[in-house]
Amino acid sequence: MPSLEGQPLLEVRDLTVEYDTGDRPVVAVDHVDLDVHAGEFVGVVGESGCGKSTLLFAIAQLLSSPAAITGGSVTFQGQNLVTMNEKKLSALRWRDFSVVMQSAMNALNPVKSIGAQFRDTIMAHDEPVADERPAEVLRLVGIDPIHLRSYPHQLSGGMRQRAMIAMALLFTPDLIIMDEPTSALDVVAQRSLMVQIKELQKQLGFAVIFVTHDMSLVSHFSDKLVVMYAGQVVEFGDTRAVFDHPEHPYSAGLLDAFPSIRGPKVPLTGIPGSPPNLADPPPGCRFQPRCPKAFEDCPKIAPELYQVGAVQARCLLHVKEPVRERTS
Ligand SMILES: Nc1ncnc2c1ncn2[C@@H]1O[C@H](COP(=O)(O)OP(=O)(O)OP(=O)(O)O)[C@@H](O)[C@H]1O
Repeated sequence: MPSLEGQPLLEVRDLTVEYDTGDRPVVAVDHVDLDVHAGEFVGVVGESGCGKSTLLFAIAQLLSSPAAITGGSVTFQGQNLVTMNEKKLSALRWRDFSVVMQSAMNALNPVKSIGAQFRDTIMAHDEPVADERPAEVLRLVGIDPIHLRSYPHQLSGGMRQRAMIAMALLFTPDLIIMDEPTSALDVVAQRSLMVQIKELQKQLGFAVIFVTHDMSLVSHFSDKLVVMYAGQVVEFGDTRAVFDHPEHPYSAGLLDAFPSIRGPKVPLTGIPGSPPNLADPPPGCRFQPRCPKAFEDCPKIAPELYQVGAVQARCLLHVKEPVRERTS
């Protein structure tokens, strides 16, 4: 389905996800806003446990107990997925958006051939797909279609991830959601898969939301960057702008914690301390206990996202009109 004229393909508003732990809920995604336009590659970065995977699962409506969306909306092609019933969601999944997880070994069925799994996915939809499509998508990701007869364990890790991406492309969806799809691969296989994803994206025009720990991957491949900290978006903007001039001290720390591949050798400083417990985050700005630039207001006032030049940053150093007034 084409995206509505002028509208983002995906519009996440005020999205909140809680894990019910029986005690205080863990708020893993806290009032997140995110726009993804057709054909855009959006990277999502942040330390382990900041809510990246939970956000992706919430967007795809794949959360299971004890996690639940407790507020907000996920509007995809003009329809709110949060209130959509499972039947309609199943019709959209694979056809209009697909999800590629960290480990294809877990996502693929070990007792079915790749071809049988492709057929199952096609059969689950009313949409007709040409007989040669499974072979075509395997070729697109650089796998010989002979492997339609192979079982997942007969493929290398890189090939399995490619096969998952091929499956995600069966219906040429408008959006592919990827949760660290290359993290289980060695560096060389990782690079070549990323280059291939990017080429396919240019060729077929789908949008990507891509979660990773790897700042060098996003610096090369994503158009927009979302930096998450403790369940919140703390910075958002064009990847180049964030890399050239991070406006949130956390983004700056994250960049300083990664070696530059091409730039001059500089000592890696990292970020002292560790992320907060999301069941009981610190008052005011969540990053203030670790922030080198914290001042007296930071533990008292919870910052909104503020427009700072080309980017948005959740930091009291940049207080002005918030990007969006909160509705809750
Ligand atoms: N079943 C659960 N019950 C309670 N809390 C949970 C549960 N699963 C995840 N969480 C918490 O939710 C938060 C977000 O987790 P999530 O896996 O989304 O983070 P992440 O940024 O994707 O981490 P990683 O990069 O390690 O995959 C974490 O603080 C985690 O402890």
